[in-house]
Amino acid sequence: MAVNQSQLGEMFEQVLRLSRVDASQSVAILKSHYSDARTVQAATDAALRLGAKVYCVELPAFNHPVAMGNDMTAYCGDTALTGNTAAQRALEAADLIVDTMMLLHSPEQEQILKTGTRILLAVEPPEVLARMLPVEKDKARVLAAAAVLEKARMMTVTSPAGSDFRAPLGQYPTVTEYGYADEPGRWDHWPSGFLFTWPNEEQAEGVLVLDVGDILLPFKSYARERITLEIEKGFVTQIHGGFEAEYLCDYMRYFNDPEVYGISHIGWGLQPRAQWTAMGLHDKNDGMCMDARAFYGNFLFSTGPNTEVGGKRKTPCHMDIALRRCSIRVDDLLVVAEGEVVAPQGSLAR
Ligand SMILES: O=c1ccc(O)c[nH]1
Ligand SMILES: [Fe+2]
Repeated sequence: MAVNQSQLGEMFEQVLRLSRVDASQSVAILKSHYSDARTVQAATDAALRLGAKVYCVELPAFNHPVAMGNDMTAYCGDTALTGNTAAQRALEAADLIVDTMMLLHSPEQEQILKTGTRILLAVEPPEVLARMLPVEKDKARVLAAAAVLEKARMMTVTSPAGSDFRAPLGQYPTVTEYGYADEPGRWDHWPSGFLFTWPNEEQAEGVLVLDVGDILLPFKSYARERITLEIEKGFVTQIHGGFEAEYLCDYMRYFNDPEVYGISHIGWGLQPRAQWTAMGLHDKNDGMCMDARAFYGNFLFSTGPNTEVGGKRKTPCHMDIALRRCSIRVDDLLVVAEGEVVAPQGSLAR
């Protein structure tokens, strides 16, 4: 199906209004040649209709010779903005940046946010944006769960497939994503609806078993066989399985950087409109597959960078891996029971 330009404009108006855009605000539309032109136009028109002062910052695309594939999460850290201080200053001048080219996991994004500028990432296909148009109930659910996670000192994850993972917490903040950037210095991503934090450095440990149907990004693949990851002192030390384990090993080894094995953000999905099946209906080049990161009741874990929360691991290889049917405990509270969200009450969508 295809969203028409008028519908996309109305949706952007709703999301920018939720992001506190009004006549007092300046809005920068950040783009590159690969940005979705419909998205750029809709964001621009909507910001103008809300009375904001709008400008565009277009950056020549950046390609690192190591990067493979078109998914913007496949190579993190250096971006088209890296080293371009003039463009960064132009962006820091805005109250809100609509990012249609992807600054996520870059130090520059953190520097911009520290000035109080808000950033809303929007790089998914308009049809995916439409299916997960943010509503205030999404924010309420995610914040209810965040109130539990930000106090927690331990996350444990188990599954019928054999996962048994423990991550001491407290060193890093909780990050929420509910689809709009409504607070000074906030980054958010439309579409989303999940939350996460990072394990204390070098303390995560145990086993994570990717079962059939679990999702590996940026491969955009559903695992067809089990892959077992052994984690010691915050790093993946062993990867066992068949072809898919070998593929994952070979891909991570390709970056020739021991930091790619570090555990990155860990959390769970709270978006009932995100679907586990959606990835199978899209091409690999259709955005970054936020359905996989946000589907209700997933355990989302990742490897690689932790610069988003001031960590020193700026490695370019970032795997986002979404597991079904896990049980997630935050301290003694069971928040997800074999893939079903059970607590806190305010986070339930059904
Ligand atoms: O929204 C996102 C997207 C990618 C990622 O790694 C984290 N959050
Ligand atoms: Fe990630």
